Amino acid sequence: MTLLSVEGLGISFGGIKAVHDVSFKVEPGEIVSVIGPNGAGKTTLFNMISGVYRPGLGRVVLEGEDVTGMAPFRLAQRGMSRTFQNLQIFQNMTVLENAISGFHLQEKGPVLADLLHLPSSRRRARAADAGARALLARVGLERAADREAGNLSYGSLKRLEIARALAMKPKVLLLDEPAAGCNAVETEEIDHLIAEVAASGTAILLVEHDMKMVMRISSHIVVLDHGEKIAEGSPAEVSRNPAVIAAYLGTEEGADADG
Ligand SMILES: Nc1ncnc2c1ncn2[C@@H]1O[C@H](COP(=O)(O)OP(=O)(O)OP(=O)(O)O)[C@@H](O)[C@H]1O
Repeated sequence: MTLLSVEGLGISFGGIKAVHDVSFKVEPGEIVSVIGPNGAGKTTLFNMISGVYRPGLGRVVLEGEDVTGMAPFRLAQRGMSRTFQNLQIFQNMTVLENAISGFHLQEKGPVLADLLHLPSSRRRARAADAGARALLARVGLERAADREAGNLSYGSLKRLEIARALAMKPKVLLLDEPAAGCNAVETEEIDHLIAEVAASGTAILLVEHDMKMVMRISSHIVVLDHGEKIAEGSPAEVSRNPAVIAAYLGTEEGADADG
């Protein structure tokens, strides 16, 4: 069974088709990237897949279940987590507390138990603490556990956000521009982390402007232009596709697309 199937997704804003009839599949362990010039519809597509927008047309199917338009926290419970382009980190909390916050989506209605400090709530807290420390080790932040998140470098914040999304043990992880604002060293660290997560079996769906990173790590690339899918294939196939080259020519990203 296909892990994630995007089937004919479309949405219009004020009569303008922001995304039109986009389909593709994502299988376990794959790194699938969505690319395209500015305004191509990448973020809108991502928002439809992750339940932020309800599509006007089409379906999102996760392990055979139609999850179209399902709220993001319900999707997370079913195995689809995401990060955001603008970091969603609690700057005044510690790195560990931020990682622990990722575990709370898994819990249903434990508020009363937590208020009364019942043994079940203490057990859950211990499990979340241990799980969060393991995740921090996985993303290379174990030594920063007790630091205030606001003091981290930008690249570390990005890795913290990925750690938090991993708390839900996602089968598919959606990353919105994970390398945006990162320097070359930080981008490489995120590269390695993404490759490690994919190697563990979690599928990655990525929107990213850094074309060098996309070409390096993707198993599969979907190219959008003016809301439509104009190409799909391996990095080598996509980078020599005339329609893709034409879409990027004359844009600021054109130079990167060649590299
Ligand atoms: N909420 C909205 N209301 C109206 N128009 C929107 C909305 N969101 C996106 N659009 C329009 O839909 C089109 C696709 O935008 P989108 O942000 O998805 O592109 P993108 O490929 O992510 O661009 P970028 O690379 O600049 O982030 C654009 O024409 C944009 O102006």
